[in-house]
Amino acid sequence: MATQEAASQAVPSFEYELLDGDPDHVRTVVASSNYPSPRIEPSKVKLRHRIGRGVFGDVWLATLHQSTKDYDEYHEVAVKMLNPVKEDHMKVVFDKLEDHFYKCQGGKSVCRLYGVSIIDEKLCIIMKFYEGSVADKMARLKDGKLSLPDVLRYGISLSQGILELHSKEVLVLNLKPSNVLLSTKDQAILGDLGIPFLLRGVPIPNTDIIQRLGTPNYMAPEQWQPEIRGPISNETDSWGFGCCVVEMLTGVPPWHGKSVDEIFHSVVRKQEKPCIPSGLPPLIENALFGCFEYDLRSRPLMTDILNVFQSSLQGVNNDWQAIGSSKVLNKSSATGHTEWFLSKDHLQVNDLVRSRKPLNSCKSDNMNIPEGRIVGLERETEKDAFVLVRVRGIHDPVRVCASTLERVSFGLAAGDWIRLKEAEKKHSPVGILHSIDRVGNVAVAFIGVETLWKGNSSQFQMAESFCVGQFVRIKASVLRPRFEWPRKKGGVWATGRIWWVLPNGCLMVKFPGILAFKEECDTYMADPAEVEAVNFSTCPGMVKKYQHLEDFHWSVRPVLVAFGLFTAMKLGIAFGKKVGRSKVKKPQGNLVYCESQHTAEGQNANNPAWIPPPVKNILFRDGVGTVAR
Ligand SMILES: Nc1ncnc2c1ncn2[C@@H]1O[C@H](COP(=O)(O)OP(=O)(O)OP(=O)(O)O)[C@@H](O)[C@H]1O
Repeated sequence: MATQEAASQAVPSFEYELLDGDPDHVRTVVASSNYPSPRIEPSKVKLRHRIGRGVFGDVWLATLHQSTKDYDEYHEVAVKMLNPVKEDHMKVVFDKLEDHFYKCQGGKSVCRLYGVSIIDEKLCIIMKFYEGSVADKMARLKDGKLSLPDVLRYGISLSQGILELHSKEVLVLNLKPSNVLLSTKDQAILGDLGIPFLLRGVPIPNTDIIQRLGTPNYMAPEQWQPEIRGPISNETDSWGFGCCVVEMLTGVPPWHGKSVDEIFHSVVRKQEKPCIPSGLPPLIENALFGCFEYDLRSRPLMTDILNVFQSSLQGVNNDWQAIGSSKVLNKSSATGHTEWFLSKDHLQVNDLVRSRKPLNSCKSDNMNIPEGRIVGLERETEKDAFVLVRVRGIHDPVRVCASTLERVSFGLAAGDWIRLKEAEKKHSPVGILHSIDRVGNVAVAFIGVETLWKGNSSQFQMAESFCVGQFVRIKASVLRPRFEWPRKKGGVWATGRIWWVLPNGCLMVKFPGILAFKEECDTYMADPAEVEAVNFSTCPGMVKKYQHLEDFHWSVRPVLVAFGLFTAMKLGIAFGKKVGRSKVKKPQGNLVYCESQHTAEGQNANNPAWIPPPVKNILFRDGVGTVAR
C-alpha cells in the first residue's frame, strides 16, 4: 500500500489532447510537453470488468477520467495489470515500464499506449481498448482457420509492428493470436509490447509460479533458458511469428495438447519443429521453415519475412486449403548455412574476405580464398551473386560465388570463437561472434548473458574453436565446472564428444564411452572456456591412448575384453592341440590328458566353431581306455 501511495504522490497529473473527439486520436502530451512522466494517477482509472487473464497478468476494461479546467472526459481503455512483483523491485520495474512506454510510442502497427500506473499495488499499462483479437476472430469461425489472404494481411501488419519494436531494441517474446489485436478497419495490431522482455529477471513474490519468458507453445528453443541456450534476439520473434501464422492457418496452436514439459522436450531436447501445413505458396512455406530453424542465426529476420509476405499477397486466393502437414526439411546449403543466414551480411567492394567455414566446423573444407579483397560485385542475381576477389599471388581477380565467402573485419568474422581480454565474472569469457560491422562494433553471445552482448572488436582476442564431433574434457585446472560433468572411475573427468554447439558457444556433449539408460541423462553441457580438446596425438603414452579409445563407445571395453578372451582361448586351443597331438602321437605316460578338449567344452560349449574336431578315440599308452564322442 505504501508503495502505491508513494507512486501516486510522485505521479504528476496526466494530460491528454483530444483530436476531433476521436478516442483513437487521444494521445499523451507527455512526450512533447514539460511532463517528464507518462504516469497516471490511479484514482483516474476505474476498472470495470476483467476481459481476460494471461500468463503475465490480467486485462481489464476500464474508464479513464480526464479533466482540465475546460472539460471533463471519460474514455474507455484497456488496462493490463501485471502480476505482482516484489515490493523492493517495484520502483525499478516502474522506471523500466516508463522507459518502455516511451520506446513503444508512436508505432503504426503496435497497440497505442496511454500511460502507466500502479493500481492495487500492481503495475499497470493503460492502453487503447480494441474490439477483439485474432484469437477471438478465429474462435468465431467454424473450423477456427483464417483464409490465406487474411493470414498474409495480418502477417504483414504484425511483422511491421514487430519491426517497429525491434527498431527500439525491444523484443516481443509473446507472439500469439490473442496478442494480435484487431482495429476497427480489421488491421492487425501488435498487442503485447514485450512484457516478458520487460519483466525478465524481475523476481515475483509467488515462488510457486514458474517464470517463463513467454507462452510455452510459442517459445523458441533459446527462449526456455536464455542464459544457457541463448541469446534471445530478433530471430526469437521470428519463431513466435511462425507459430502465430501456423495457428492462423490451421486453427490449432503448435504442440496442442502437450504439457509444458513435453513441449520443452520436443522443442529444446529433440529439436522438433511445429508442423507446417502443406500446399502453401512456396515462398511462404520456405519462410516458415526458416522461422523454425533450431539455430536462431539461420532464421529469417522480420524484414525478410515482411518482404516474403508482401510479395506473396498478390496472386493468392481464398481457395487455399491446408492439406495435411509437412515436416520441416533441412534446407541448408552445402556449407550448412540457410539463405536467411547468408542474407544478414552483404559484401561490398573493398571488404576483406576469406572462404566461409561450414557451420559449426573448425576448419574450412575448401580454403580457396584464405584472404582476399573484393574488387567488384555482380548484382544481377542477388541470391547467387558473384564477386571479384583480388587474392595475393594471383594476377587477375578471381570470380567467386559471394555465399562462399565471409567478411573479415579487424581480423574477425561472424561465427568466430572469441575471448574477452578482460574476463567478467558473471558470464563465460569465451563466446561466439554473431556480427561485426565495418567499424568494429560487435555483437557476441556468451553463456550467462541472455541477450547479445554489444561491444568493440578491440576487447577480444581469438579463442580456440570447437566443433561437432570433437572430443573434449574439463581442463584439469577447473575444479567446479559451470555445468555438471561426469567423472570416470578414480575421479578423473570423463571425455565426451561434442554433439551440438549452441549459438552462445555452449557445448552439448554426449558420452559415448558411458552407457546411459535414460535419454535425458546422455547429454551434458559445457562452457567452452572450461574444456580442452582431446585426441590421439594429445594423449601421451599407450595407456592414455587406449583410454581415449574407450571414450569412443561404451562397448569398446567389453569388445576388447571378449576379443582378448577369444585370442587367449584360440592360443590355448592351438597350444593344447599341438601338445595333445604330439602326446597322442608320442604317448609317453599312462594317461594322456587332452587340455584343449577340456577348454573347448568348458567356456565355448555353445560355439561349435570353437570346438576342436571330434575325437573318436583317445589312445592310452597301455591301450586300456577309449573315449568315444
Ligand atoms: N488493448 C486491448 N484491447 C482489447 N482487448 C485486449 C487488449 N489487450 C489484451 N486484450 C485481450 O485480453 C485478453 C487477455 O489478454 P492477455 O494479454 O492478458 O492474455 P494472453 O494474451 O492470453 O496472455 P499473456 O499475458 O501471455 O499476454 C486477450 O483475449 C486479449 O486479446
